[in-house]
Order: sequence, then C-alpha cells, then structure tokens
Amino acid sequence: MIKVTCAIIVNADGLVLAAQRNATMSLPLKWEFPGGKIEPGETAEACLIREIKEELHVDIEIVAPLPANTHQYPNVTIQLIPFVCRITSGEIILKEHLDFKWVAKDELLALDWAEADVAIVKYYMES
Ligand SMILES: Nc1nc2c([nH]c(=O)n2[C@H]2C[C@H](O)[C@@H](COP(=O)(O)OP(=O)(O)OP(=O)(O)O)O2)c(=O)[nH]1
Repeated sequence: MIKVTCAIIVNADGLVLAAQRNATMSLPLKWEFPGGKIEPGETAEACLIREIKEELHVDIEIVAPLPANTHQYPNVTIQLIPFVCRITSGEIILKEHLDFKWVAKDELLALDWAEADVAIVKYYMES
C-alpha cells in the first residue's frame, strides 16, 4: 500500500483548492487535492509541506488532519492522508498540474475527482 498525503487548502473566503492532474500522469485529468507519496523516514506533515512547495510553489501550514481513506485502484492500493491547510506565503505556480480552481465547499462534489478523493471530499464537507 502506498501512503499519499494531500492538502485541502482553504483560502480566506473559505474556498477550497482543487488541482487537475495532467494528461500524462496516472489518473489523467482527474481532480485531486495536491500532495504526494511519503518518502522513507518522512512524516506525513513534512511530506505534504515538501510536495506543495514542489507542485504549487507556495508554503503552507497544516491546520487539522482529516480521516485517511484507503482505496484500491486496479493496479495499486493507496492510503490517502488528508490535512486541512492554509497558504502562508507565495503565489501559486503550477509545476505539475494542468489546472487548479478555488471551489465552494458545497460545489466540491461536482468535480470529476480521483476515486480515492471522493470519501475525503465528503469528510471535509461534513467537518
Ligand atoms: N497527490 C495526490 N495523489 C492522489 C490523490 N488521489 C489519488 O488517488 N492519488 C493517487 C495518484 C497516484 O497513484 C498516487 C500518488 O500520486 P502522486 O501524484 O504523488 O504520484 P505520481 O503522479 O508520481 O504517481 P504515478 O503517476 O507515478 O503513479 O496517489 C490526491 O488527492 N492527491
């Protein structure tokens, strides 16, 4: 099982950042919460701060954890470990994703999410 962290980044207006995977990634064009695989010896929190800097070019702080979701894709099982986060500095520059948008909480489920993310979206909407 691969452990993957992801960031539910909330802005000052309460909107949530959704990021679209590019056409050459696995799960092409699906929407996700940015993040990535935990490296050996790394904490989930440190992983997420590193990944967000690499992918979005911003610094974040972690606000709160949400329940992890284990999901079996045909070729891989991942444990997706979410944290609610805030940007502390920088402007978003996409380094890997195709697109991003800020979405109202009650409109999140309308996006075409990576399957593992749907449960996380629901946890967040109920939180
Ligand atoms: N970062 C991230 N990955 C997710 C999410 N939902 C989801 O199913 N994944 C999957 C996609 C990948 O199989 C795996 C890790 O994604 P990644 O973005 O860090 O790694 P990657 O593109 O290099 O993965 P891969 O193409 O090598 O399989 O987790 C999510 O919300 N955020």
